[in-house]
Amino acid sequence: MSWHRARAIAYDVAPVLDARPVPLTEALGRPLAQDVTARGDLPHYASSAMDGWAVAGDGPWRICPSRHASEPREIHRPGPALHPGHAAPIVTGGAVPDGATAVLRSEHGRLQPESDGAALLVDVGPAPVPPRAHIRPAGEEARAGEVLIPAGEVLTPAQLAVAAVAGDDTLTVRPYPTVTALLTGDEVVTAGIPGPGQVRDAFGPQLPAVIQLLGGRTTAVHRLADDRAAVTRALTEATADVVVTTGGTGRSTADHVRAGLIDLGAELFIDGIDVRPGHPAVLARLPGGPLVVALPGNPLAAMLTLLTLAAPVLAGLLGRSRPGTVLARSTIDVPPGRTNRLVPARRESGSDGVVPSGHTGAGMLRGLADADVVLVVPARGLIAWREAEALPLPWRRQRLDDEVNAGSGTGDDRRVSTDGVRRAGDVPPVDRIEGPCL
Ligand SMILES: Nc1nc2c(c(=O)[nH]1)N[C@H]1C(S)=C(S)[C@@H](COP(=O)(O)OP(=O)(O)OC[C@H]3O[C@@H](n4cnc5c(N)ncnc54)[C@H](O)[C@@H]3O)O[C@H]1N2
Ligand code: MOO
Repeated sequence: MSWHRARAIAYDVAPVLDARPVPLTEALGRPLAQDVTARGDLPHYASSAMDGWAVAGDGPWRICPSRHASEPREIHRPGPALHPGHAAPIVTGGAVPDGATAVLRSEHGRLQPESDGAALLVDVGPAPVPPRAHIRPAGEEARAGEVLIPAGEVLTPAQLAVAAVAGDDTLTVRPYPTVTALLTGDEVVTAGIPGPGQVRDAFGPQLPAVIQLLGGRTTAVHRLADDRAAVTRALTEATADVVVTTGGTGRSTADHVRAGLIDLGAELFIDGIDVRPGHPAVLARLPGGPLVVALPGNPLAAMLTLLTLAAPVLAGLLGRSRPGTVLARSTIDVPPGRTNRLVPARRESGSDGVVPSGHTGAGMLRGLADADVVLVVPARGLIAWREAEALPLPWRRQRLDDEVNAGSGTGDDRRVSTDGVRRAGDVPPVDRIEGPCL
């Protein structure tokens, strides 16, 4: 089966998991299953964008002490309506009282005590405060009923904040597909330097992390001996949405994954892919149970098969779109081969091309660790600088982000000029006017 066909099948056989509501804090990174809509106007009341005074009509304005919030914690609540020629202290975010026509920022106002205990507020700004100045109208961000986040979005921190501001406590999302990892191999050791005939486990340190980057959650990792009964039992007991096995896909006396699947009556959707490395891969479904992605034991073959098959399986379960490929250009010719190949490649500094990594034997991992993408090389090979298909590496996203951030460092250093802003140093704090008011 061709590599492209295998990926298409892996996506198509994965049914979208049922959506359910989860607390907002657990929704990060999950696909939203229902639109988030504004239940009311956002913001839901007109508020001040500055500390200062809400003013009605033209100044100067009279301020009555009874206008002040009696409790500091009520300072954001709306006060009584203002009549023209009156003002009331207001803080940033405070509700603008009815009748207010603008907010005069504190730097632009000067208070003069009146004999009756009130105060006269004078506009000393560079220009008279215009109507609606510094008032954030209700509904300026969204109107009631407006779609704020469409279903299907993979939720970001900023979107969670939008949902919170809209008043949502839960969001209906697809659950993370759960994954059980079954790592086979009598020769595999998990610590220290392996002896002759042993290998140090290459999957424990990376498989759950890559599965997480692909949208799944590894809920169990079991290590199995190369024993048919043990493999069959572990497959039977797995309760996750997906089982990922490593090793044992061959046909030797030590390989039991395929036989175990057949013993259990599994439906084999894929049994071998025309690609190197990774050709013995299997994709199956246990009767009434999970999908099984069987990765070859050779470490590079396994990880490239994970990207080939598990990525579309998890995308399908999550209700995400079919994972695609990206375009890349190799800076050198890749010679023809006997079959299609997956070739890790790294970006060549100073060019927008990529160069195939070294150390990409099926049992190696240095080439992948060094890579930025994986070239999908047809049997005919690649001609230098011609566009070629490539698989993105999920863990390289962060590196790209880091580079973008590093490149735009001057943005944070910008300083807003304060030249020309007149400061009224003698303005008393806005909540400190006391005395009777007629
Ligand atoms: N006669 C044939 N032999 C092989 C063929 C073939 O077509 N005909 N294909 C080769 C290819 S390609 C691959 S890939 C492997 C697939 O083998 P298995 O999936 O059965 O995997 P194992 O035999 O269990 O292991 C292969 C290799 O990987 C090492 N391994 C296994 N687990 C780990 C681990 N957790 N960490 C690090 N390394 C691991 C294992 O020690 C073996 O060296 O079959 C070829 N043979
Ligand atoms: O094709 Mo195997 O899967 O090369 O290592």
